[in-house]
Amino acid sequence: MTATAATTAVADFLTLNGISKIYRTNGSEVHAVEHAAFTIPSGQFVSILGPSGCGKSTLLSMIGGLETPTTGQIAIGGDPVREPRDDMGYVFQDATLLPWFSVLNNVLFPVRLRKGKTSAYHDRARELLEMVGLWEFRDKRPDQLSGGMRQRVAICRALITDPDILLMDEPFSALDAISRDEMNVALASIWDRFHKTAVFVTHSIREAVFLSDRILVMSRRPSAICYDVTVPFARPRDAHVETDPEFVRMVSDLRDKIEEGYKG
Ligand SMILES: Nc1ncnc2c1ncn2[C@@H]1O[C@H](COP(=O)(O)OP(=O)(O)OP(=O)(O)O)[C@@H](O)[C@H]1O
Repeated sequence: MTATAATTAVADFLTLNGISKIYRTNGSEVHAVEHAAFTIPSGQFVSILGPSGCGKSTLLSMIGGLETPTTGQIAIGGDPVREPRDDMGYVFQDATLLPWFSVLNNVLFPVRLRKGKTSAYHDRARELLEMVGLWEFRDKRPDQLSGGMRQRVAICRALITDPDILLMDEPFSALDAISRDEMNVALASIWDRFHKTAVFVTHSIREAVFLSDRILVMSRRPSAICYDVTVPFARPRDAHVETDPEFVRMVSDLRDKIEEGYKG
């Protein structure tokens, strides 16, 4: 069974109640999300899967306070989410590093933004960069790194201020298959070390099963959560888990659920 359910976990750390989102542009409406409701305990790694355009990024943006729900409430630790919060870390598809800053200064950038003392975070930056194998690249600029290395820097940057929750929107989708597998292993070991509450949007079923404690599947628009499943594999996980017949069965089952969700 999963080793993630820490005994101190708060059962309803992140709560979504009756969430819907309608985009109104030029007189037309897009019902991006309809009636999403779920809770995530602290320390759980949750992936969101679903057909293209079903509203996964919209849901993540609302959790992150970047979009406002049309109806419903989102709360973290009981506090309503109304805007981006300091206790959240974000990783997007594009690493969006500052090109004129070194790797180390990119990782420390959120501290600067909050007018903190970067020297106080130096040891943490070192620990994070060592975990992802980039400490020796700390003085390089982003254009001297591969795409996978840039995403590793982005993950370190998201974790530098020790946020309670990590939001990731298809962070590895632009990487080649080998880099993506490496990133999955790197993220799994980071998660094993820090046990952050994580919400991860991906198109890759295999990636979701490998990384997650739990997977939510969204149906096509107007979308709701149509399937909510626990991932039963022990941690720490390595690539061998993917050959487990239960893993293969779960990937196949989720593919069926997404196809059903597609048909509506
Ligand atoms: N800012 C916006 N204004 C208007 N419509 C939007 C906006 N953002 C997203 N949409 C629409 O909302 C729907 C859901 O988009 P969203 O990006 O959340 O889906 P997704 O599941 O993340 O897609 P994909 O899997 O292709 O990345 C789509 O029809 C999209 O065109």
